[in-house]
Amino acid sequence: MIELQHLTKRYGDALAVDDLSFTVEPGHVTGFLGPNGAGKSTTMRLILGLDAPTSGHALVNGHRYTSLRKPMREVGALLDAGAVHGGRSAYNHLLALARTNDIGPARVAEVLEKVGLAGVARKRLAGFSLGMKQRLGIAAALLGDPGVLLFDEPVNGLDPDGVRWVRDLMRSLAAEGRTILLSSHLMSEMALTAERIVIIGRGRLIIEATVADLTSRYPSLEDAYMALTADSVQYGATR
Ligand SMILES: Nc1ncnc2c1ncn2[C@@H]1O[C@H](COP(=O)(O)OP(=O)(O)OP(=O)(O)O)[C@@H](O)[C@H]1O
Repeated sequence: MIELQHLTKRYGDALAVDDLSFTVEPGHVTGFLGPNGAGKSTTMRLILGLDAPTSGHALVNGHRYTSLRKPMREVGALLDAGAVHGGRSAYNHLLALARTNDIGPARVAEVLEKVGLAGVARKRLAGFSLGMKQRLGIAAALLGDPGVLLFDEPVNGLDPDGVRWVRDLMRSLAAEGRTILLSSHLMSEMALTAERIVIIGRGRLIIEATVADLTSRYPSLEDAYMALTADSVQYGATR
């Protein structure tokens, strides 16, 4: 479970996350939505201890990330698929991560198989496409077999086959009783993947609801999103 309690992050004069409180329950995929700059990635970084909150807390299974003894066994995350060393192979990249958490090489081989990269495990990451890097990032998140998983836009760069694969994977991970927080800007895909939705805008909570609730009140999840975030879009395009 993930619990946010009055989570706030200020960068200078800018409030990236503003008094945000919500809970992400196990057993569901929870979609995390909001316009560009709403604070989704910052919230995920705060949950993962990659940045410190200005005030408030983010708890994973009742503990702050920084107090987890074996963090990769409790929470896994894909934040930025491009943040890898191009000279390393996929296998060595995962093996280095595994070693820091007492995870053996057999698990590395297992997750490479699970994400469909076993055949290119020894190839240098510099030659990987964005979609292959997304798969590698998902493999890294799964390494410690954690009960809590965060994915920031995991379908970016994936082909239709990959998009469907991510959808099925997210749903099966949730069905195993894991807590899944998934951000994406693709509303139609989110409607097929998530059961619950959290929408934020300008760092603040707009709504926490089930997809079923939103689609019973609006023609589609996209219509619900558009209506609910109309006042929160910071970088609107001219039509
Ligand atoms: N390290 C930082 N220093 C200063 N400002 C930051 C920093 N990180 C994020 N911000 C600001 O915080 C706000 C929230 O950004 P964030 O990346 O969390 O939004 P997001 O919802 O993930 O956006 P997107 O959908 O575009 O990825 C933005 O205004 C951003 O410019």
